[in-house]
Amino acid sequence: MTKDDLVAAIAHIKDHEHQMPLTDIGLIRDITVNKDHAALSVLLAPELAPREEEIREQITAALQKTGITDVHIRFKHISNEEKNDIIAIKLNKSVRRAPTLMNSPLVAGDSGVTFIAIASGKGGVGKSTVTVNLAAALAKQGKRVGIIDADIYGYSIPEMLGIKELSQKQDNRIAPVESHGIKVISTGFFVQGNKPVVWRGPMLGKMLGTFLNEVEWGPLDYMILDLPPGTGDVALDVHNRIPQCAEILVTTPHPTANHVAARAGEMAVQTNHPILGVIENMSYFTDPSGERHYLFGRGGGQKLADQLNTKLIAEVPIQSADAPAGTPASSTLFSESSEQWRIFMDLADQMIQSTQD
Ligand SMILES: Nc1ncnc2c1ncn2[C@@H]1O[C@H](COP(=O)(O)OP(=O)(O)OP(=O)(O)O)[C@@H](O)[C@H]1O
Repeated sequence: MTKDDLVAAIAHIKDHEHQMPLTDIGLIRDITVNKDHAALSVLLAPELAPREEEIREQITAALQKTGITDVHIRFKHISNEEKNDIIAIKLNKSVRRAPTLMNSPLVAGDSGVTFIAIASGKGGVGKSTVTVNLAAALAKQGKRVGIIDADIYGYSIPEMLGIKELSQKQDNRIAPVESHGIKVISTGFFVQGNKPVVWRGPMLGKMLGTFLNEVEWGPLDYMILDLPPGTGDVALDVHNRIPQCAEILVTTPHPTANHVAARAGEMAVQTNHPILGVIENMSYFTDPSGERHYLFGRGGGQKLADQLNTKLIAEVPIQSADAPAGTPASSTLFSESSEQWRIFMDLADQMIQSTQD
């Protein structure tokens, strides 16, 4: 009995709404088979919840027919929103991979470029701060680094890096803007004035395609993507179109603030993207005597890491407003003498180690 045999044996158990096997739409997973033992998880959205016993009996009966004597079923209750995300990922996976993008030399498996997406559950937790400081720390260690600022709602990378100019076109190719040794392309370069942008479906898909295919990046070692918060279309697009993209989740120390972050991470898990770890930002404030104050609670980062079965890879303290700025152009890059910068240099080391393995 293999995993595929098991999936086939229970393929008749369907979701009422989609009339598709629960296994095909990602609602049955974590399947393990060992001789006559099998275990699996069933994700139950509210409309499936009343069918829990019925589903248990159907699965058990179907597996017993194939000779499995010991069936262990875990039920996990999820919201409709989570269910929709999971199904969207599962169904989009094959349809949304645009062949032209797969041909992008940057995305090709042998391009030598390591893609890292920086994600968060909600806005304002420090995702862009992590993006620029991690990129700067990698650049400091001699790596060639690009940033795609894909945060369509709150593109802030140009301002954070003190970039005033827009990208230029050369021979029909777009030139990224370089700052602090980092090559940057931002959605912010492509909007007029400060108008809020409404990017929808095809336009969104085109954005990532344009950034990957039509930008003259030159040789790169790392491409860091600043994703919009949450689990929207851009995150899905990145997951689908850059199969090798790894992910870092940024969260705050508040232990209850992680629900959406967990869903963002879950999306990576579902699409087989490695999660490099969780960064807890604004973890504590160190006063001049060296004492740490945990202003926003404690444990949120570790809790999220545990939930996603990954590691807490950094705890970044709060920088006080009167701390020396990193450069005259920007107060977002941490100064090289700061505790925060040391943490980002360690993180860059970790990234270089883990992505070289
Ligand atoms: N460790 C820190 N210490 C002090 N201020 C910080 C720290 N991290 C982030 N900030 C500040 O918090 C604000 C939000 O950070 P940032 O823009 O990086 O968050 P974000 O998650 O990218 O938000 P959005 O998704 O809305 O763009 C910024 O003003 C940033 O300078």
